[in-house]
Amino acid sequence: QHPAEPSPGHPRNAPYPALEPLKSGLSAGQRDPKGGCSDPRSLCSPSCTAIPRNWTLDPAGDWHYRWISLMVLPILYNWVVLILRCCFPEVQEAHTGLWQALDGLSDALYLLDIAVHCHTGFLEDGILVRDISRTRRRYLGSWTFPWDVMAVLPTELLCLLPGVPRVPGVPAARANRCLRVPRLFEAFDRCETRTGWPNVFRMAKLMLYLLLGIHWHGCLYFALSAHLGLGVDPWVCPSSARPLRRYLHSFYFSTLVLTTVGDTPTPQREEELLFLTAGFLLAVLGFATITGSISTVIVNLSSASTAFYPDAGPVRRYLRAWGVGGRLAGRVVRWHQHLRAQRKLPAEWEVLQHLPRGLRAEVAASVHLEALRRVGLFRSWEHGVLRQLVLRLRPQVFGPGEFVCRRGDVGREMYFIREGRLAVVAEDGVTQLAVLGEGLYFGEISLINIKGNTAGNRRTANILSIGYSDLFCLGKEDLAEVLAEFPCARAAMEAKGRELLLRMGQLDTGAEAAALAAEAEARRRLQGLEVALEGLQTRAARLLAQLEASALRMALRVQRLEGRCCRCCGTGTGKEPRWGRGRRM
Ligand SMILES: Nc1ncnc2c1ncn2[C@@H]1O[C@@H]2COP(=O)(O)O[C@H]2[C@H]1O
Repeated sequence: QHPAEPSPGHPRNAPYPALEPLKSGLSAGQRDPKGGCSDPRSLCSPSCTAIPRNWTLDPAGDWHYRWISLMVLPILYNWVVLILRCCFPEVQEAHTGLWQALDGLSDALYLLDIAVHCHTGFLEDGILVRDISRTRRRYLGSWTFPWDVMAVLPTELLCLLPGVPRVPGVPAARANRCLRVPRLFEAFDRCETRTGWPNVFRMAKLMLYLLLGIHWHGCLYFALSAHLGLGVDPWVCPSSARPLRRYLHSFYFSTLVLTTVGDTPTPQREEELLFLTAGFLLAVLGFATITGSISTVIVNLSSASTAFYPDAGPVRRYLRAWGVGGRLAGRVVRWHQHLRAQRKLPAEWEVLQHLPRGLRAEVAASVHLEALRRVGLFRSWEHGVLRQLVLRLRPQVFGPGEFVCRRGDVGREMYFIREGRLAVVAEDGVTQLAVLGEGLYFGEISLINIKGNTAGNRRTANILSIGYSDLFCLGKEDLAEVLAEFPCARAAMEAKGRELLLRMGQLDTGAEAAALAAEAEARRRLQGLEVALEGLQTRAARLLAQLEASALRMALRVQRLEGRCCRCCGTGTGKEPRWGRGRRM
């Protein structure tokens, strides 16, 4: 219905300069039910030459975010300037032209925002709806639309009515422009979720609200002072010649009242008393809100750091309660300090657990892949496989002098060394057999079934952390699954384990040879069985073929006999069903 035609003088496939920046936020080549193309670079009707009518914005996209951030300016302008112009007529009169221009600009942005709202997509069953007729219908049917329209109604035209005093650009009549505040909150909310410093943003927002409150209170104080007479008593604003001075005095006075600093001149009249009392009540409310918000921010800050690093307090209290002190308690404290200082997270899967599995794998891979690649065993593994593996690994940190595993224990996990040095200690607990460093692994011998291993599933050596060791731990079942997928990794591990067992004298070569012979015998038998099965299968196929051929031959003979029988009896056409004819016979 709307053939996409290029505008005269514009190449068909060239991007339209005016729309190019909107590309990321606009719909991509969808067709609406009326047949219009929503591709931002294509034209939707012959009359539409520059901007396609059915462009849409993704509400979670960058362009929507930029737009609502821009909308903060006209909304704040109206909230700050209107009350100022109302209460300080000299400010209004001194710059009438400027105010009119800024008012016009703010109204234009308000109207544009209504258009943007109409073109903002929405999620339905998790799918972004970009159909312009639906987005428009949804906005027009929402409570926001009448509110937005009320905020942009040209109420200042009321001043043209007979009997209303003629003041150019009467600011009080534009009070409805302040109704646009929900859009301001939306922009703040979006900014808070996007920014990397949400707590700083919250504090800044709080300060803005505070300053705005003081500004409004100051303006109202000045209006009351002007009504009572400037400088008539010590409470009201002094009659200073300069408007800036008057404004600053009012702002200062309101700051004293609203921050409950006090020390304001004693009110003399009823109006002053009422105004000041209302101000103090507001201040109490505001103060409680601000204190609450700031304490929330502080709690958030501290909970952010405790969410990452374990709190040493409960462990210390536990040790104290059980009377454990001295060196052990010191080691616990030092371990916690090390985690914080080195930014090590032993419970990082808990931090990431709310993420979907795929996304968690991405995050974990981007954090740990570098370290995993340094492990010799994984060097040749594909990226995708390591990404799967990384989710099975549990980071663990061991302190100096701590045993990671002890000889004779049942092995349940193996370790990859990310950072640190560990000693393989002999049975006496002192002799160092070897020192293991970054990129090596240990603890696999008791997990994989090496033939001739006299230790079975028990640890063959003590492993002691020399300093702080940062390890990845892999459980027995996870290791079995990984090795089942990678026989070459199993072979490499077995070869290394065999060598170590041999060196430690824990390899029974006789048992190994017997196991190997038994394995070879089993393999031979298996092969024999396979060959026999193959032969049986061939014979069965041959017999089946013979059976089918003889059945066919028999059927033909029966058919022929039936034909002859019918001809002898002179009945039937020979086309009747065989069963029916047989029964008649
Ligand atoms: N001499 C050695 N050199 C290096 N690593 C060893 C040595 N002896 C034992 N290990 C490792 O220490 C681990 C102790 O637990 P496992 O027996 O499961 O697996 C063992 C090997 O991975």
